[in-house]
Amino acid sequence: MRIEDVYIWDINAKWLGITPYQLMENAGAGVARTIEEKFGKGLKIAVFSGTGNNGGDGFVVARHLSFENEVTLFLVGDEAKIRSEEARHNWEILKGLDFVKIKVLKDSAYIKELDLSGYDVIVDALLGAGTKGEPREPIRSAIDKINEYAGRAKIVSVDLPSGYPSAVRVKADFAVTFQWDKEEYKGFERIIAKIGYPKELYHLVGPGDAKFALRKKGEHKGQNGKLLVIGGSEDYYGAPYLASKAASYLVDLVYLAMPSEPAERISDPDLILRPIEGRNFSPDHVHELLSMAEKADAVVIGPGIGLAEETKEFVREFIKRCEKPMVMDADGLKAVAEDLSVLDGKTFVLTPHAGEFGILFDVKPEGSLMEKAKVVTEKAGEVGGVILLKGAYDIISDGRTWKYNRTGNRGMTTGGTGDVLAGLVGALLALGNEPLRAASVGAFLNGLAGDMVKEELGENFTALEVAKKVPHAVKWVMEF
Ligand SMILES: NC(=O)C1=CN([C@@H]2O[C@H](COP(=O)(O)OP(=O)(O)OC[C@H]3O[C@@H](n4cnc5c(N)ncnc54)[C@H](O)[C@@H]3O)[C@@H](O)[C@H]2O)[C@@H](O)CC1
Ligand SMILES: [K+]
Repeated sequence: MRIEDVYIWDINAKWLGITPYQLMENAGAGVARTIEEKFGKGLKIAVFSGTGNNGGDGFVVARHLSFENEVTLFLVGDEAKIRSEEARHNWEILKGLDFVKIKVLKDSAYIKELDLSGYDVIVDALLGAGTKGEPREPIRSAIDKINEYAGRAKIVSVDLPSGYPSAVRVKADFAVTFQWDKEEYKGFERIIAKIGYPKELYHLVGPGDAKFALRKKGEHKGQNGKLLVIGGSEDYYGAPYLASKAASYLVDLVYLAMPSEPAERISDPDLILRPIEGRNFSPDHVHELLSMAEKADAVVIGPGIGLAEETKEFVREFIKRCEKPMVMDADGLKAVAEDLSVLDGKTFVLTPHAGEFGILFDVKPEGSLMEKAKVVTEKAGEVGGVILLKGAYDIISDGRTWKYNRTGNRGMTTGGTGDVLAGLVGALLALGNEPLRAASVGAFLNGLAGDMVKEELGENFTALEVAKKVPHAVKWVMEF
């Protein structure tokens, strides 16, 4: 596990209603349990807490251990600096107890004189994952003091040895770290305590994923993504328009390439229209579209493109020769279904609903979420790209792992919401996200925008309303 994953999962856990209070309680309880399992009971224990949440975990450890041990809590720093609600809450509880001794240490000189002989266990909850740079006073003196007793008392660190990764750190016998071993934690012994994160975190897409995917990449126009949308035909112009409109809220530039006749019906200053000669796309256009794709970071191909033979040929030829990440949707998928080998070596997302999935792979994803996910994963592995299977729960896989999304509502069966989705996924690719994340977050945002529209209008709305809600959905995510 990387710290980046944990950052995402923390946000998603909050979204699932798991509170920081619960996590802190479980963290502290996990450390206390580990200590009693290893060293027994009836011990004399010193807990050193800082004023951050690592220290908050320490307050909980002290309370749990106080039941059958003799505990002294040393707060290193100013009580007024205990900021988070949950740490403060646990501090107040501790202050109300008679059987836990509390000493507040603000002065480094005083810490240097401290005598810890007689303590069997020292718990180090001074600094955790929020550490910035080398430890400063008075924490630094407390670290030195604890280290004087290395070998004499057992030293147990909460999450990580305080000071880590700097060389000035607690010489812990081991650290109790939470739920996952992190790749970044090296050079000290670790015991993992689970703190109540559910399995959903591995699979469910949430605001954490979205927040991560939507971070701005640069200050200048064009640095935050350029997308090319290829779609439309003599029969359709709405679909590529919806895809482009939705995308335009996420990226700096959207080029919309469509046949000139339907293109005449569109006037939208947010899009850069690129009319193509003729009624439909045909192989004659491949060269022109490839040079447009050169200027973009990603491509969406398929919305409203139609099923004329020459158009299907165009789609396959374009995909074969395009080196940019691509989203293939709608009629574009049907063109691809006739020759899956065009996907070889490409970076892409396919966005089929169940029917299109059947046309692509001759198998219908059926049964439970797990059963469907298994089929999607298998097929994604076979084609060597990402598949986003649209449904009440969207299922997304890159062939190795899978995700699911449950934002969205019945109102979204209205025509065009799939085009909005394709545009969002394309935009997220253009922002530089890997295809699995682009597809997952696209599904999440599309559903979230739909849920926001539903809240205002009920279940009877149109896809354009969903597209126009995208900035609100993004704002909600960024403020979550
Ligand atoms: N979901 C979560 O995020 C969970 C976090 N938990 C605990 O929360 C910890 C992270 O808490 P915080 O983000 O509050 O961070 P920390 O408790 O690691 O430290 C932050 C505090 O230390 C100070 N500080 C930072 N660098 C310093 C330095 N070099 N010298 C002196 N002081 C310094 C900061 O001003 C701040 O007051 C984790 O390590 C873990 O113990 C657990 O409660 C479990 C759940
Ligand atoms: K620590």
